[in-house]
Amino acid sequence: MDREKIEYHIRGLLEAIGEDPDREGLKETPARVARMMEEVLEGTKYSNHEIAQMFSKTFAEEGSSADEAVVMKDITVFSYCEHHMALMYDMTVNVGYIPHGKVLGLSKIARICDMAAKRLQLQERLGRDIAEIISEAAGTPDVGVKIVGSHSCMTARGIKNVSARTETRTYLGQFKERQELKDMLI
Ligand SMILES: Nc1nc2c(ncn2[C@@H]2O[C@H](COP(=O)(O)OP(=O)(O)OP(=O)(O)O)[C@@H](O)[C@H]2O)c(=O)[nH]1
Ligand SMILES: [Zn+2]
Repeated sequence: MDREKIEYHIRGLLEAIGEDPDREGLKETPARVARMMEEVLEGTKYSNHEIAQMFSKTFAEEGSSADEAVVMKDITVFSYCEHHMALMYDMTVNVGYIPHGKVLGLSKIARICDMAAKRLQLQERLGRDIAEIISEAAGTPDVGVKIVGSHSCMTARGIKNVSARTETRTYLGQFKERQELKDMLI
């Protein structure tokens, strides 16, 4: 990510909206926004494959069978819609997978969701990204992801429907066929 270029353009943006980028309160804003973008869009720097490699700490769990799903619920993330660069907030992600001989470190599931969300996203694609990364990191074809979130491009502007929540589900492998696995993500 090009921090200097972001600073330059944020300054231009402030001018374009009729602000004085040199007034006291805004002097440091371009640099601050550039730092924020580096942080909140960090996932842009990595491919799904690279994120899977970063967070692939697993433990052998030979006893796991095809009937045993690991489910983590209510992982909170923030993302940014690619249409308006507006915040997706109040988002929770539920992730389930069936281990095939190894289990992922629990914190890595939350880290994967966090990093995949730190991109300009669509909620639907975020679900697919998380499913794909979990599948590779845990070495399993069986993954389910449910996301519920609010989009500020719909709540704070436009239609201004404050209560609208979007639910998306992504199923890979056995999660496509088995209702009891889908039910675990509810
Ligand atoms: N499918 C999907 N759509 C999204 C997501 N985030 C934002 N959108 C939608 O993207 C669409 C962009 O529509 P446009 O008509 O190009 O933009 P707009 O004129 O600002 O639309 P309005 O929001 O209806 O005022 C809107 O309907 C948004 O609600 C997302 O994660 N998934
Ligand atoms: Zn939007």
